[in-house]
Amino acid sequence: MSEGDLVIGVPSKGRLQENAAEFFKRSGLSILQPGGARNYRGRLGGIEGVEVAFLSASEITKELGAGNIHFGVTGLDLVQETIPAWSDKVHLVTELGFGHADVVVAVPMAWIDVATMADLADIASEFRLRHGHHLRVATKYINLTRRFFAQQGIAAYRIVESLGATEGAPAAGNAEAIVDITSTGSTLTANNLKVVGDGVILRSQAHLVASLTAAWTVRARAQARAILDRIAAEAAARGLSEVRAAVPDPAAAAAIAAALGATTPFGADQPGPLVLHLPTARVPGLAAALREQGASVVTAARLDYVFAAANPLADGLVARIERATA
Ligand SMILES: Nc1ncnc2c1ncn2[C@@H]1O[C@H](COP(=O)(O)OP(=O)(O)OP(=O)(O)O)[C@@H](O)[C@H]1O
Ligand SMILES: O=P(O)(O)OC[C@H]1O[C@H](OP(=O)(O)OP(=O)(O)O)[C@H](O)[C@@H]1O
Ligand SMILES: [Mg+2]
Repeated sequence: MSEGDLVIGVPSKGRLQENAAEFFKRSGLSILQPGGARNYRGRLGGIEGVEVAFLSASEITKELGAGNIHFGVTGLDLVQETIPAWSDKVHLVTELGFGHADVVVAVPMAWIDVATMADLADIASEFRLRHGHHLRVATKYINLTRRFFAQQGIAAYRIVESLGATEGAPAAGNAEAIVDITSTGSTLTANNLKVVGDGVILRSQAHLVASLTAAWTVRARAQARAILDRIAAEAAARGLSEVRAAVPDPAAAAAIAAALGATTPFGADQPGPLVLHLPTARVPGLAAALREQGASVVTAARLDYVFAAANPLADGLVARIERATA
């Protein structure tokens, strides 16, 4: 690495580690850890000079906010919670399709009269009178909770900061409600808690995030463009299959395919079989339609990459960097 190189933060532990490593691999970006698994600095195979910093998702978020790394993989929940004025400080380059989890308000299942945030607001407004203290909400998402409760017009509550096992707080008598992240819901259920109907604060997933305050040297921008070319190609291909069939009337078949959500990346007037792209789940339906259109064989394969002349991810990032430094 030399001065001015791009630094990318990659989760080295926790929920996002495995999927993040697999995502880079899928994007044709191998992560090299020459110092062994205990060395917290690595390189990106194929792109000269890029430095990989192995950090936890929460550290990655902090370093993005501070401008100490250029790119990082982290959860949207952490970005919105941890970085003050996050939308001015970082750019969400792309969602990554893993690490899906919701930040939710949950209350004891026994609270049968609380189904909505309005119900919770009613309880909160009378809570102190009845119990001698404000309604307590245990969470580590202090900023997200404050913002959401304010939007809901709830002011009479107190946050109890929780650093772990938040779902246990109500049973332990430390809080009445909680705000935490959930994916399968099994931790909430195991603790006899339920999500308040309209109490989903944020639907989060892992994102590739760029810092707008990092040192965006000419070299780092070129490295970002090279990385994003591969990531954009992977993102454009994600969930898509390529279907091929020889049909007597390609234009008519393409029109029917379009109604099923397929595109013709090379047009419908090329010699050879008709080539179509569409979400993998819709392949069987398209295959049936193409055989009705006279195809004797239909092949389908999942797409790894769709490279295009334009690079919207890189263009979007550069526009934000230029606005931020103008
Ligand atoms: N149950 C879950 N299902 C899916 N994604 C989750 C889940 N829990 C957390 N995540 C996502 O992974 C991110 C990191 O969570 P993880 O548990 O790895 O670290 P953490 O809870 O911040 O703890 P620490 O940093 O102490 O290891 C979360 O911010 C969220 O975006
Ligand atoms: O809806 P579920 O699938 O049950 O997942 C929810 C749990 O997952 C996370 O904890 P994690 O296991 O990451 O442990 P942590 O509290 O140490 O972060 C989160 O804080 C919840 O406790
Ligand atoms: Mg966790």
